[in-house]
Amino acid sequence: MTMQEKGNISIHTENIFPIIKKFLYSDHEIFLRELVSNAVDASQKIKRLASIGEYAGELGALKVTVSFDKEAKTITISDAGLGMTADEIKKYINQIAFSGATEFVEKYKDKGDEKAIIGHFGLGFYSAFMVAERVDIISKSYQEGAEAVKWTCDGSTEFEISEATRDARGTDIILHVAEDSLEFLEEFKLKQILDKYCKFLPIEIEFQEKIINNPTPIWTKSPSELTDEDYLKFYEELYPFSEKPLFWIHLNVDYPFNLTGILYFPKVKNELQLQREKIQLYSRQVFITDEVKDIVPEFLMLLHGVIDSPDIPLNVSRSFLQADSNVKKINSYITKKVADKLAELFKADRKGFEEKFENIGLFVKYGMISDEKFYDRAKDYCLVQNVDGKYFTLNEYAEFAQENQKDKNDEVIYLYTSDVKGQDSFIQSAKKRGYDVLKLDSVLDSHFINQLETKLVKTNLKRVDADTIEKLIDKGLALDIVLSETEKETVKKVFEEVINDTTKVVALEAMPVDELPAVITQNEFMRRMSDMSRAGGGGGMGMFGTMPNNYIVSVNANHASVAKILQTTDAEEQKKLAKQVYDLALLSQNMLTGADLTAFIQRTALAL
Ligand SMILES: Nc1ncnc2c1ncn2[C@@H]1O[C@H](COP(=O)(O)OP(=O)(O)OP(=O)(O)O)[C@@H](O)[C@H]1O
Repeated sequence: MTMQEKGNISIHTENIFPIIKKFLYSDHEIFLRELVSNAVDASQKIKRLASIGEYAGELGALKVTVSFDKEAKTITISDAGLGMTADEIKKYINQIAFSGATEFVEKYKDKGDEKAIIGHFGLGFYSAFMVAERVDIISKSYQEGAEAVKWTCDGSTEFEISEATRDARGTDIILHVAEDSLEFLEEFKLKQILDKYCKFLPIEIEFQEKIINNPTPIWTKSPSELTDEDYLKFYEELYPFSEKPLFWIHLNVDYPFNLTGILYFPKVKNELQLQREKIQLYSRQVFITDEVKDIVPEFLMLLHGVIDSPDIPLNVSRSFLQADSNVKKINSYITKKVADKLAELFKADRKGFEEKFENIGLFVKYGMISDEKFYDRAKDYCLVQNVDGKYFTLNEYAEFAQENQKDKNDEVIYLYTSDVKGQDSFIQSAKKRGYDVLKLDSVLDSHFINQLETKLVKTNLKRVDADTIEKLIDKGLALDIVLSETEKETVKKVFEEVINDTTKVVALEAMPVDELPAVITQNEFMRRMSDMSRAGGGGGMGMFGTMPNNYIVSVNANHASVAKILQTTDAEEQKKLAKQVYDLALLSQNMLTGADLTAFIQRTALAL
């Protein structure tokens, strides 16, 4: 029988090829993913048919081969899958593949957000025409007595079917690469695309005589079959040359949605490295994207690893994805899994958990700030550390602070430092009174502090340098000032003259005699406001945009230096003393700079 048939592909649009080509312009490379996945599907189908006894022949090596011929300008994808008969080609390629493409164009041609769809949409077989001016299919079905058949089409609505020769069962897709897509005829380019999309396809993929994929990545296996070694090795495979992860979670759900994967907690030392390595999203082992926003809760985007789910709609735009109920469920499943894993680690090994907290803290705090549900789960194991390196859970700390950091209004005051070295003199003052100081010095901590204050009852957080220690935790036991009102005025004036700066307000305070002669503080509330306005956040804080940092210079009225100022009537002598007191206060906080610092050093050297 000789077979030669010409026909018309029944689609409405005269020639959808140029439309689609233009549409998907920025993402042509997915043609290879689509065609290789089809080849993998065909291979798995023949395997299934054999396993259920529908196919009695030899299965043979079921690998898929990708090859190219620079001279002939062809790329060929060959499989030993179930193949197609002429009728099947007409049905599956002409009708299904092309109707899928038409539907795609109809659906998206008027929408502006093509970038959002691209890369998520499996255009299937038709995507071949993004890079090829002509496509041939040579196929031989597994069915007994099937003849090999050749289909050819130049992307117009016309196709041609004829007889062909192919000994073995399976399909070759031959792309005659278009002039504007010759870049795809380079080895490194093809290898790069295969590495990106096909690295974990379930059937071996051969390119340049090498198998380029791992058909059984560990996320497809059961956790009980796997050792720590396996997880670490897989991490290395995903992110070569990266530091070892801290721990991982193996995800595995099949109801109400299907999802497998492994999420790794990396060591996060600085924020810069954060977004370099990303979670990769797969659908049945085909790489889809590493833009997992919407699917993974934002605070978990810092994790690494893979998620594989056929239930994530990949062929839709972003706004649809956000509304999709499966995506929402997946989102909260992942959040819960992560929270549970952390709880388990905390329970099983508190010490180990503390050691890891420097790295995990970022996730935990970020999660608690951004997700109420996560806050509720994590509040039991979220740790805070004091300046001596001791860790407390939030409950432990509340209990501890309740004991002796209550002020006269029954408010519990947590003291914290954002800079252990820079605020040392304040930390020492606090410790001298037997108070504890927390170390909250990461970028997230200012938000975390706000969050804690909204959650904790009758509790305030104050930075150690926000006031003199007597006022930070005001026990209502104010020391008396030994000075008269006129004496106070005199001292205040001297200091004001010496300081001569409208952003610094002088106040005389009664402090213990062994405290510094003066301290410079910045009101907690005002500082937070100006921090927020500087960070640009805080919605509506714009009015503080130009707000300068205001400081209070608290002069210790009970200090010997104040008495000295009052003892002399020599104005120059008074100023000299006040200047020294003020410079010391600046120096204790790293605020003494420039000419003032030089003058201070020279003065002090001369006195030696
Ligand atoms: N290499 C192949 N071997 C056997 N059949 C194939 C092969 N490639 C494509 N087909 C058949 O053609 C059909 C249409 O392919 P196409 O890639 O357009 O869509 P799909 O694979 O069904 O869906 P998707 O859009 O997700 O890729 C397939 O369902 C399959 O039956």
